[in-house]
Amino acid sequence: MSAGRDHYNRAPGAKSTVQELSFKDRLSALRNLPQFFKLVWHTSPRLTATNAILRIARSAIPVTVLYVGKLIIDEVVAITHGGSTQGSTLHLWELVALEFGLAVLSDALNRVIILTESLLGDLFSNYTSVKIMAHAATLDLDQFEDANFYDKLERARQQTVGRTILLSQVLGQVQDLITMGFLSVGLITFNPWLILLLLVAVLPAFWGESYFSDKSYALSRGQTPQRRELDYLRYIGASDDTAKEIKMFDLSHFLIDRFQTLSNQFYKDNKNLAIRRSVWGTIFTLLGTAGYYGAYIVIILRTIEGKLSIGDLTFLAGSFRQLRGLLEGILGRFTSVSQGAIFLSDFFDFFKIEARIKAAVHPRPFPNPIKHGFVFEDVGFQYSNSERWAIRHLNFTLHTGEKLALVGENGAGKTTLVKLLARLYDPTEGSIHLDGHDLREYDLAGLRLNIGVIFQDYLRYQMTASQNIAVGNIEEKENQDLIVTSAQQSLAHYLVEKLPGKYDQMLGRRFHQGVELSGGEWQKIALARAYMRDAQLLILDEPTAALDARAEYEVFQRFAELTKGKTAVLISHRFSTVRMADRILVLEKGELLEIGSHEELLQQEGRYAELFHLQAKGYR
Ligand SMILES: Nc1ncnc2c1ncn2[C@@H]1O[C@H](COP(=O)(O)OP(=O)(O)OP(=O)(O)O)[C@@H](O)[C@H]1O
Repeated sequence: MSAGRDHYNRAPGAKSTVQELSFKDRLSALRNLPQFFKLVWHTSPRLTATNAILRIARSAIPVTVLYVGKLIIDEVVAITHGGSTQGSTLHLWELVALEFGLAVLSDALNRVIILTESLLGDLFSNYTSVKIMAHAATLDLDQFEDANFYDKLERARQQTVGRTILLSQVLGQVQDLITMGFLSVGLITFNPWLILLLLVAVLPAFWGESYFSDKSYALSRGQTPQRRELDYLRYIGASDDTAKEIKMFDLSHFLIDRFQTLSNQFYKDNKNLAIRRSVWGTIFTLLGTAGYYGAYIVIILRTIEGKLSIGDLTFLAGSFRQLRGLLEGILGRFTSVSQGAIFLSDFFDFFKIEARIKAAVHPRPFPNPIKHGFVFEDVGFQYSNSERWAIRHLNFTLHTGEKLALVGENGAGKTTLVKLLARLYDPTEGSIHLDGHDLREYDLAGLRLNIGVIFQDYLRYQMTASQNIAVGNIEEKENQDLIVTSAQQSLAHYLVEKLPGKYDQMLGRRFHQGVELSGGEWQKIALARAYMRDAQLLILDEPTAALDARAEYEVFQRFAELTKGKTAVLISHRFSTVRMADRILVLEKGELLEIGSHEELLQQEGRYAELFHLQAKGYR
C-alpha cells in the first residue's frame, strides 16, 4: 500500500520517507538492544536486576506444574485401579498441595514482575525525556529551523514513552525461551517429529506478523510530518497565545477542516492495514490450531495402544499446547521486538545529531576587556534551508565602546548580523575577528556570557516577574538585589511594584493567578534581562518597538548611561533612537550600503537620509 504517501497535502518542507524493511533490517536493528539495556540499567540497576531474576525464576514454573499434574493423574489412576493405601493417598494430597503452592507462587511472581516493570517504565520515560531535552539544548539554532530535525525529535520523543514495553518483551522472550527449553525436553523424548509439526504450524503466523508489522512501521514513520502537523493544529486551535487571532479571523473551521482531513486519512490508512492484518491473522491461527489437534491425535492413539499412561497423555498434550502458545508468542514478539529496536534507531539517531557550532578544542579565553573590537571580513551567510544570501560581502569594524545602530528594511539582514556576532550561526564565507583572532577560536561559553542579547521575538515566560528578569543570567536567580536593579534600569521596576504579587507575581495567563501585561510592559521586563549580566557587548534587537514615546526616550537615556564604556548594537526602525548611536550601519539586501554618524549620513544624502526624512515627514 502507498502508506498514505500521496493522500496528504503535505506541509511545505516536510519530507516523508516510507521505508520498507527487510528481514535483514530487522535482525540488524536488534543490535540496538544492548545499548537500550544499558540505558534501562542506568535508569535503575536495582529494579532491572530484580525484574530479570524474577522472570528467570518464573520460567521454570509451567513445566513443573505440568509434571506435577501428570504425577497427580497417574496417582489417581493407580488408586482407582489398585485401591488406595494410606501412603498413596497421602502422597496424592502432597502433590495437590505442591501444585497449589506453585500456582500461588506463579501469580505472586507475575504481580511483582508487572510492578517492577511499571515502575521502571515511569523512571525510564523521565530519564530519557531529560536526556532528549539536554541533548536538544546542545544543538544549533539552525538545526531547530529544519523540518527533518523536528521529525527526528518527534520520533525520539515517541520513544520515551512505552519503550519499556520493549523491555518486558525482551525479558519475556528470554523467560519464554527458557520455559520452552524445559517443555521441549519431554516432547523430544517422546517424539521429536512433534517439534517439527509445531514449527510448521506456527511459522506462517510468524511470517504474517512480521510482514504486517513492517507495513505498520513504514506507515507510522511516513506519517511523522503529518502527526506533527496534527499536534500543531491542536495547539493553535486551543491555546491562550492563539485564541485572540483565531477568533477574530474566525479560523476555527479552517483549522478543524484541516485536522479532520488529516486525521481521517490516518484512520483510513490504519484501518485498511488493521483489517488485512486481522484477516490473515485468523487464517494463520487456524493453521496453528490444526497442527495442535494433529499432535493431540498422535498422542491419544499412543495412549490407546498402551504406550503412554493417562498422566503422560495430559503432560504431553499440555506441553504441546503450551509450546505452541509459547512459540507463537516468541515468534510474534520477535517482530515487535525488532520493530521496537528499529524505532530505537530513531531514538539513538537523534543523539547522533551533533552541533556544528562547537567550542574550539583549545579555546582562547574571551578577552576582558575587549581591546580593539569585532572585525567583519567579507562575511557572507546563507541559511541552510535557503538559496539566498541573507548577508553578503560585509566588511566593517565594531570598535570597543562604540554604539552601533543597524538600519535597513525588513529582511535586510539586521537580525542575522547580530546572530553571527553572538555565534548562534557561523559565517558561511568570510570571518569575524575579535581582537585579531577568529571568533571561532574563543571559548563559546565565555563568548555567550560576555554578550547580552535581547531579540525582538524575546520570550514571554509564563513564570514570575522575578524569574522573567533572572533568565538574563540564571545563575543569579536568587540575587534579588540584582534583579531589582536590573528592573530599575529598564524601567520595569515601577510596573512590577504595581503588580499584586510584586516580584513574585506570576506573569501571563497560562497558570493560576497569572497577570497579563501589555506589549510595552513585557518589553520593559525583557529589557531588564540585558542588565542582569555584566556583558561587554550588548545587543538590543528592536528593544523599544512596543514602548510609548516617553518610555522609549527614557530607556535610551538610561541605556546610554548604563552602557558607557561598553560596546552596544541597536536595531531599530525608529530614527529618534537610531540617531543616538555613534555610528549607523545601513544594510540593504544583506549588503553594507552606508556607514557613518547620523550627521555624516545625512550629509551624504543617501539611503539613510532618504529614510530619515521619510519618517520625519510622517511625524510632522
Ligand atoms: N531562520 C531562517 N531561515 C531561513 N531564512 C531566514 C531565517 N531567518 C531569516 N531569514 C531570511 O534572511 C533574510 C534576513 O532576515 P533578518 O531577520 O536578518 O532581517 P531583518 O533585517 O532583521 O528584518 P526585520 O527588520 O524584518 O526584523 C530574510 O530574507 C529572511 O527571509
